[in-house]
Amino acid sequence: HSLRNIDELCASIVRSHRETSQYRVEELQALKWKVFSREEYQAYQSKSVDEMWQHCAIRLTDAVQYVVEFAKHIPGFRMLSQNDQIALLKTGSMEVVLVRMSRFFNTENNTVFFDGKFAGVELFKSLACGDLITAVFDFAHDMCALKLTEQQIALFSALVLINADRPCLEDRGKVQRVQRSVEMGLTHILHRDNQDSLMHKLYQRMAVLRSLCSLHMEKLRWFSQRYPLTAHSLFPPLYKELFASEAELLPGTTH
Ligand SMILES: O=S(=O)(c1cccc(C(F)(F)F)c1)N1CCc2ccc(OCc3c(Cl)cncc3Cl)cc21
Repeated sequence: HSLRNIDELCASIVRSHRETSQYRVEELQALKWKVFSREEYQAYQSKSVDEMWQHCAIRLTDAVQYVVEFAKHIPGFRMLSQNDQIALLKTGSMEVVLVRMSRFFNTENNTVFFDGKFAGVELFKSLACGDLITAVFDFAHDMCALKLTEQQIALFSALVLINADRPCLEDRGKVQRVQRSVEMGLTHILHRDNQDSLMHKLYQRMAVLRSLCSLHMEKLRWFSQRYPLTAHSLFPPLYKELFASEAELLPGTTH
């Protein structure tokens, strides 16, 4: 890759990130101190488990749609086969959503943007998966500590998505080539920002993301058994396609 190509690659990934980021950081800075009242906390906490799960599943699916748009504009992603594109999104989209969530985190009062205001971890009590939520908040906090720029977040998000180690890829070699070009883009950006040391920290964060997502899948399996009706007929179809493993879908699927 000549430098020019790398610059073009970075520019298109940064542009795509900006155009598909659902909320701009400046917008949310303005909302930073718009927190939920005690009554609103109580309203969320008095929701039933399946109601709150459905509420979050809809918002997660919303956020994932923007990640799908982001992926489509990553140079090389569209050259991959449809199946490989879907395989990468199936395992990577939640991870990118969690990276993006860290942009909407207020480290001063440990709140995250949710439903138009900033919410603390206790607002999600009725999800009945405190360990997952705490881990999600801890991850967002740790990401904020790195003080990444939007450009660094854009390249990191692309690298989280284009991962040749994902399961069930048809053409691993091709994904590897795209992954390597994105890696060079991230290395280039970090070197330009004189922050080469961030690279290994970002690889450590990728390992944390994988554990967060397997915890989410574990909770989803628990939830689907406990509330089969909600999981099979009230969750957005895209959510089921991306997160429910085949086994979950079989019994409840009505053809
Ligand atoms: O709902 S969000 O606006 C949301 C926003 C902030 C914090 C949370 C939560 F919850 F992570 F603190 C939820 N949204 C957009 C980003 C996002 C990521 C995961 C998600 O849901 C996964 C999930 C979990 Cl982590 C636990 N139990 C059921 C589900 Cl489906 C939702 C979501």
